[in-house]
Amino acid sequence: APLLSWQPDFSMRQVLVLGLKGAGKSSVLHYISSEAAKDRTAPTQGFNSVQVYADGFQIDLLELGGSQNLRFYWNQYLSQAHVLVFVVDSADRPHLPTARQELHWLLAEDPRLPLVVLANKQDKSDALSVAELHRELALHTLNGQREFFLLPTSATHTALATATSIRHVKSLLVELLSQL
Ligand SMILES: Nc1nc2c(ncn2[C@@H]2O[C@H](COP(=O)(O)OP(=O)(O)OP(=O)(O)O)[C@@H](O)[C@H]2O)c(=O)[nH]1
Ligand SMILES: [Mg+2]
Repeated sequence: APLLSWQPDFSMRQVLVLGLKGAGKSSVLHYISSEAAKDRTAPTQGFNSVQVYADGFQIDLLELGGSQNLRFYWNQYLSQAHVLVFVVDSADRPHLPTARQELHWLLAEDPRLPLVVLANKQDKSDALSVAELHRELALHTLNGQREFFLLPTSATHTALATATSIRHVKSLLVELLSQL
C-alpha cells in the first residue's frame, strides 16, 4: 500500500485569536501557555502561535497581527478555526467602532463559528464594562446559531490571581473544544 504522508489530526483543535493591534492578543496567549511573568510584548509581525495540551487533545492558538495591513488576511484563516477569540482593549474607546466593524466582518463570513470576545485590560480605570462593550460592539445583533461568550480579562501578571484572570479563558476553550 502507498505510504500516506498526510494524516488528518483529529486530536488537534484550532483557535484563531484576532483583535486590533495592541488589544492584548500576544499577552493573553502568553498567559494561557505559561503563567510566568512577562513585562513586554512586541507587536506581532505576521503571526504568533502557541500550543497547549488539555484533556487528551492539543489546542493550537494562532494569533494574527492586528495592524491594518495584516487585518486584510484575517478571514483566510477562519475556515480552519474551531473557535474565534476576539480580543478588545476595553479602555481604547476611539478604536471601538473599528473593532466592531472588523468583528462583524469576520462573523458574516461564518455564521456558526463559536465566538469568545475578551473584554481585555479590565485593570485600567477607564475600561468599559462588559455590558458597555456588549452594546458598543453591537453584540445583540448576533444570531442564535452561534455559541457566544463575552469575558472580562486582564492579561497582566498581577491580574493572574484575580477574578478577571485569563485562566478562565483556558477553561472555557477546553470546554468548548471538547464538545467537538
Ligand atoms: N494594563 C494592561 N495592559 C495590557 C493588557 N494586555 C496587554 N497589555 C499591554 O498592551 C500592549 C499590547 O499588548 P500585546 O499583547 O502586544 O497586543 P497584541 O494584540 O498582541 O498587538 P499586535 O500584535 O500588535 O496586534 C502591551 O504593552 C501589553 O503589556 C491588560 O490586560 N492590561
Ligand atoms: Mg501580538
